[in-house]
This record gives sequence, structure tokens and C-alpha cells, in this order.
Amino acid sequence: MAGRERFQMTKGGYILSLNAERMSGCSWDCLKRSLSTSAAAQDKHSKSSSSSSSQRTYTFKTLNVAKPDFGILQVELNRPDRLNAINKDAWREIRECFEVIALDSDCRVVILGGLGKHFCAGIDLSDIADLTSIIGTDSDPARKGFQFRSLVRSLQATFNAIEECPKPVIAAIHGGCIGAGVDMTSACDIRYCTHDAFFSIKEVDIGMAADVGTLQRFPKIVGNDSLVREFALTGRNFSASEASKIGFVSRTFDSRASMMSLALDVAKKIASKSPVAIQSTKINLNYSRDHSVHEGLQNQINWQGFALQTEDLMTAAMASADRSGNTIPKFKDI
Ligand SMILES: CC/C=C\C=C\CC(=O)SCCNC(=O)CCNC(=O)[C@H](O)C(C)(C)COP(=O)(O)OP(=O)(O)OC[C@H]1O[C@@H](n2cnc3c(N)ncnc32)[C@H](O)[C@@H]1OP(=O)(O)O
Repeated sequence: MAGRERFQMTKGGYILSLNAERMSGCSWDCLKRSLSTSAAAQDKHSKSSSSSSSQRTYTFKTLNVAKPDFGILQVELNRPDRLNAINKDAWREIRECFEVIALDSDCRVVILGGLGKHFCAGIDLSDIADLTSIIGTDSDPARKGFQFRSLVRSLQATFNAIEECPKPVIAAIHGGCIGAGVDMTSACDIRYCTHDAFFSIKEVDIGMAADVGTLQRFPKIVGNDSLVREFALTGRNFSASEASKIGFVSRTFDSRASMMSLALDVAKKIASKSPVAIQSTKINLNYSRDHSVHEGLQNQINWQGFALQTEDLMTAAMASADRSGNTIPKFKDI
């Protein structure tokens, strides 16, 4: 973390550190309840954020958040002794973090990485017994079914929060990116990895189908149905070079340092542009991925109905027109 400040906002937000304290040690059932109330709390905060004087603090047990440069947040999975396996606190905190980032006008782009030897070893295997404890309850099969549905919905919401965050998210992957790690990075906008990275859609090896995004997002990223099925049906590791060949990652690097340096350069470039243009691009790319070309174009028409009214259009156009390159456009936060 040398050279980077711990980041704390002092205007219009949330005291996540208190939430983290309150939630530690809760059961999966408790996690489900907290995740569903989190959305309502977020909504309440978003409505009052412009007038609220409470603190927005990026303080988490399982995540490290820093602000390396203007408009950029660096979020790192921070359970290195467990290889950043996602435990119940992490499921909740990743969602909370990206929900807050979505509303944080100081943040224009995010770099998502992991501390320690591996990016992410998937779900925390020591939580599996707790996760499946619904089976041992007295409820009838239908009621257990409803409880499992609600659990999976709440876990999906963690990675949905990354995809639905209007700020672009750059995943910087090193070492293992296993199971839930693939689900998580599939929800990101840009993926880079080091040459030593390896990936696995590992869920079949723990007796389940991937259920928090990989089967839905990964095929749309790589566009090779046969290979998707080979990976998802065998759980075999695939290398950085395979990931690059199929387009799951767009660049590979010799070292983490060179990856983070390039990720930061790309993030700076994104942060320097109109946030109206950047967020409109992410939102419309996501919409168009999930709709027909015609529907995507219709949505874009409606979107442009307000987005083209931005002052950023003239600011950016005038800067582009100045061939000397001396006009550096400045764009207000959203
Ligand atoms: C509703 C469900 C929603 C989502 C479901 C998602 C499913 C998945 O994520 S499936 C994938 C689950 N993960 C795995 O199967 C990975 C298991 N780990 C490994 O295969 C290896 O650890 C490795 C990632 C290849 C790394 O190997 P290595 O570098 O040799 O480290 P180790 O010595 O094996 O591990 C060090 C230390 O970490 C512990 N650990 C590793 N993975 C996990 C994990 N997923 N959960 C909890 N703990 C993990 C490992 O036990 C070691 O612990 P020690 O106490 O130091 O022995």
C-alpha cells in the first residue's frame, strides 16, 4: 500500500465500518436478511445523500480500498491467508462496497485486485456446511427450496453490484482465479492478468453448477460455446494464455507491478473523460449485450434524450478541436 492513501469520504454517505462490526459472526440466514435490507438502506441513502452530513467510509474487514489517483478507487480482496476465498463477510462487503461506489461522485473508475499469492480461491470452503445447513432443518422440501432460492439470489446480488455499478471496473488478476473468482471477474468490464494466472470454473468439483454469474456472463465474453462447456463441465484449469486467446482477458503481463501500472494508466485515461460519456457507455453496452440490436438502439435513443444535453459534449468537442493538444478538458463529477 506504499504511496497510496487510505480513503475516507466526509460528505453524504455511509458508515460501513459500523455495519461490518455489527454483521461479524452472523449466519447465512442472517447474511441473506442483511443483503436484502442493504438494498433498501442504500436506496434510502441515495435519496438523502445530497443533504446528508454523515460520513462515507470505505472501511471493511475483507476489502482494502485506496485512492491511487484522481477519480480512481483501488479495491483489493484482503484475506490473503485464505487466498481471498469469499466468506460470508466478503459476500456482503463486496456488494456494499460497489453499491457505495455507484453513488460516490468522486469515483469514476475502479481497479479490482487481490492481495497475496492468488487473486481469489473461490467461495470459502469452510462456509459450505453453514451454507447448506438449510437441508438439516425441519422445513418441508418446498420451504427449503424457497430458502435456497433466496440465498442464491442474495449471493448473485454481490456480483450484480459490480456489473450494475455505472463506473467501469478493471479486474487485475494474478495467480489463481477459481470458482467464484471467475463469477466475480466475469461481472467486470475489463480483465487483465499476469502470465502466472490460472482460472477454473471449479464448481462441478464441489458438486454444484456455477450459480452466481459465470454460466450467464462468461459465454457472452468468450464467444466459444464448446470451450465454455469444456471448462464448466470439467472444472479444469485454464492458463493466462488460454484466457487471452479466447478473449476472457484482454492483456497479459510479466508481473503484477507491470499489470497494476498499466491498469492505473487505463484507469487514469477513463477518469479523465466525461463521466456522463463513460457511464452512458457502460450502461448501454450492458443493456445491448442482453437485448437485440433493435432494442439496444431504441434504448440508446431514449438515453441520448437526456445524455446529449450534457455540457460535457461542448467541453470535449472544443478540446478535441484544439489540435495543439493544449486544452485539457475538465468535467464535473456526476
Ligand atoms: C451458492 C454458492 C455460490 C458460489 C459458489 C462458488 C463455488 C466455488 O467457488 S468452487 C471453487 C472453490 N474453491 C476451490 O475449490 C479452491 C481450493 N483451493 C485450491 O485448490 C488451492 O488452495 C489453490 C487455490 C490452487 C492454491 O494452492 P496453493 O497456492 O498451493 O495454496 P494452498 O496451500 O492450497 O492453500 C493455502 C491455504 O488457503 C486455504 N484455502 C485455499 N482455498 C480455500 C478456499 N476456497 N476456502 C477456504 N480456504 C482455502 C487452504 O486450505 C490453505 O489453508 P492452510 O490452513 O494454510 O492449510
